Amino acid sequence: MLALKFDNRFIAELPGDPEEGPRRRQVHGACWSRVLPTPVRQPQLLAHSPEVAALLGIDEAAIQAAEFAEVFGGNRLIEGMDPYAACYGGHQFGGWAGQLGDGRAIILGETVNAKGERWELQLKGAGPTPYARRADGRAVLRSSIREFLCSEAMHHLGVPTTRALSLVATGEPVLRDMFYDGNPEYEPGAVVCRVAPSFIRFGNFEIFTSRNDTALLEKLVDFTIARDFPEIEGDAQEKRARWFAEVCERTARLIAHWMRVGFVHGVMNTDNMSILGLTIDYGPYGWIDNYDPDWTPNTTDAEGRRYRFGHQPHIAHWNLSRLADALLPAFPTPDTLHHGLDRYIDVFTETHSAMTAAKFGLHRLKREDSEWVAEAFELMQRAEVDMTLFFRKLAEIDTAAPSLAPLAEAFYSEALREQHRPAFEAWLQGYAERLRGDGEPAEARRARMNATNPRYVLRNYLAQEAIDLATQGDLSRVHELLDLVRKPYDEQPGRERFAARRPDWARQKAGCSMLSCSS
Ligand SMILES: Nc1ncnc2c1ncn2[C@@H]1O[C@H](COP(=O)(O)OP(=O)(O)OP(=O)(O)O)[C@@H](O)[C@H]1O
Ligand SMILES: [Mg+2]
Repeated sequence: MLALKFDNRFIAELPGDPEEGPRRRQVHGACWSRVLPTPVRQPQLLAHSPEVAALLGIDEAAIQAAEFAEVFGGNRLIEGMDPYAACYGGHQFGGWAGQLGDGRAIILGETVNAKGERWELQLKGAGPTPYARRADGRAVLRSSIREFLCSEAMHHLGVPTTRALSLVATGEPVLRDMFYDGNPEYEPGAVVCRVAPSFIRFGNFEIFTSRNDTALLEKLVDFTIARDFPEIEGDAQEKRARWFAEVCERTARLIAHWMRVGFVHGVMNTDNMSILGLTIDYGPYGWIDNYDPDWTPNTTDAEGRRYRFGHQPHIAHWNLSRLADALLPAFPTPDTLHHGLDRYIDVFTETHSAMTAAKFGLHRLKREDSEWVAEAFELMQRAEVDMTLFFRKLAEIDTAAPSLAPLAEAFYSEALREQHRPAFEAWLQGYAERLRGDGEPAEARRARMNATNPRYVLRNYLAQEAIDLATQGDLSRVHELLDLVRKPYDEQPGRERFAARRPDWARQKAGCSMLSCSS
């Protein structure tokens, strides 16, 4: 039997909307609206994360019981659950979008595990809420598989993220115009149960300032600090200052991790930025195959490329600046907020530099290293070299006699490889010399490199293959990938194929190179 302890502080301590239910509306003076998940025809558990279940104290027998799929498909509540949707706004693609809110996400409650840790349980795709605007509140299987697998993959890569407990098929079709070309089609629906200590986003604060509701803004700020940042000390104003700096620092570390593993979020709107510095909202995200800082996976962003890989550090700062604007009424002067934004730059620079050093097998980068580091990335881009394979294979370079051979499989085009061979070989000579100067034994260096440069990432085409099979009723690949991503830094004999560079067929295929927001 599923038994969890709940302590729903968000709704106990913050004001709610007096109206209940999903009638679409603007909600004023409230942080949340009570709304129940809409039951689905035939909830069926397709996959679950054993690590997240263990975290929550849910045992295997409870997972296999029919009740589990019913609860996490949205058909049944257990004692202590008190579902609601949160009110938030956001800046989307650079402009203020007004009220957004959890349009299809419903929080079931805050569960407290045996260790006293607090975890919010949130269903995504559980039916409409007051914030659903004109949409249906549902999610399709393909996007739910992507969210489920990638949340867990990111966690195991060491990237801060929301987690995923379960993937439940609804047995109901969902109508989506995947290519935005006026040809909508029915697709299978699903619900993912996401898990995080807090789902509060930058947009939860922005909405109140946009409505001049300073009292509620301050209430939410102090609540967030008390519940989600209990380690912060000081008087009320000191706490707020330290908290904003902490949010900036966490965001800096988050983005540095994305850059380290080659993750492109795809839709870094302020409503998709977690106050805890977690990766949140796995929509049109993608992974860098051939290194290209200008690449964005999101078809909606293809024109302006606002959310391209190389622009993410800048966008995070822009988003934090919008958060700072929103927080201004809660601070006596803007200075503290400026200080926080500076912390973002300092911490990002430091962390990114340390991670880049580790990727190249060094303890730290010296000022004079910046030139050859930049050259490596330029060469990778020009010669169309796979980022993940390049760094992984770089560990195998023999510093006494460096050659391009260990890197061969990282190249997408033989012609480009041959064209850039002389430049690469010259670069490798300099790199090997730098490593020799460091004097570290090769074994130690390799071990460090392989702990920061993943062997397996959830390449877009891998997720798409699993989706294609799942759509035909075969979940085996979803399960295999879930198992694969649990040890992304280990060689997994027999699974080399999942480390291979993107095949040619995937270069332009929907879901593999470009993704629409339709989900
Ligand atoms: N099918 C849908 N039904 C209702 N609301 C939706 C739907 N799709 C998106 N929205 C809402 O549109 C806004 C922006 O969507 P976005 O794609 O960022 O979020 P999302 O993928 O639904 O969810 P999240 O950020 O919770 O992961 C959000 O307010 C979201 O809840
Ligand atoms: Mg979102």
